[in-house]
Amino acid sequence: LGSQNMMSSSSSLPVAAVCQMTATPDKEANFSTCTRLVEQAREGGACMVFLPEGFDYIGSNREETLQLSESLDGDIISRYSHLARKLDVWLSLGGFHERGHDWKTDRRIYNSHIILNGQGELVSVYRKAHLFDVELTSKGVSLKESAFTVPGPRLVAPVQTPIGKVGLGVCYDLRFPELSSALRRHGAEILTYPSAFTVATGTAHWEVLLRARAIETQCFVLAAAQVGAHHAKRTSYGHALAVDPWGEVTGDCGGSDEGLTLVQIDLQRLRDVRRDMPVQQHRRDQDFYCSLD
Ligand SMILES: O=C(O)CNC(=O)[C@H](CS)NC(=O)CCC(=O)C(=O)O
Repeated sequence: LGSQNMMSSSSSLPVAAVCQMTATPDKEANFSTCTRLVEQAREGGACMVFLPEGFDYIGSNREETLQLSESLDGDIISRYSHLARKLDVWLSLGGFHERGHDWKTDRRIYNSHIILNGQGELVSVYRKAHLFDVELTSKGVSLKESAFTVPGPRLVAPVQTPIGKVGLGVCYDLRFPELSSALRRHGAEILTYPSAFTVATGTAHWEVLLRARAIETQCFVLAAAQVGAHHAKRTSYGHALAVDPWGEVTGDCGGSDEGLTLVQIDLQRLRDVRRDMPVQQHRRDQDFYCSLD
């Protein structure tokens, strides 16, 4: 019995770090910021660190955003690969501006979420499926992501990591429960939505959506975030969040500063939640939602 207690003691649970930063068009400065966050997370015992969408940069116009983009075998990912290897830490690099496959002819990028393992190897790439083409005139929000980005072609299988099976999304994707439920069906235990939410939509929707995704799928939800002013024309909401499979917020980085929140990933808790309320077994994908009388 004594050893059982030891086994279940919280100190043996894997720890993730969910980060928040203010990226600018200055890639060097952003890399320094992220390096500090990853080091700090490692000192806090994290074995996997989550960085937000636009961790590489947030451009101040379409041309700059395109100009600064790189491919997966470029300098930026190579540097993060060295960092992961040096610190022996897994990295979720959300929202990398990746030059598309037809870059030379169409000058378009993907919004890519990359997973590096503790050896610095690239183990998965998910390309954002839903693009943020939104005009909220009364709220001063106008962004047309499809003007420079091509949508990703397919769903990517959840990745086995030291904290559990991680299902990949990016930012605006979190508004689509079809994606999270598909990831859940394919075995996800943790959903990730690295983000750069606008202040107007973040205030209204951010926490509710993240908690809803956690409650529906009975997954942990980890959402790294951009916060504050990136340049004269763009500010992000912040509140990088960790939510547990019951929907409780277990970490929140607030709405003003860079930083991180450490979260223990207790997969036994996830199994308990799923056992006590087996919504996945109660789902009626086969016989009910697909056709009307
Ligand atoms: O543009 C870049 O460099 C990085 N990409 C982004 O910041 C993306 C596309 S513009 N932002 C969002 O999806 C915000 C979603 C949002 O705010 C909501 O769903 O309410």
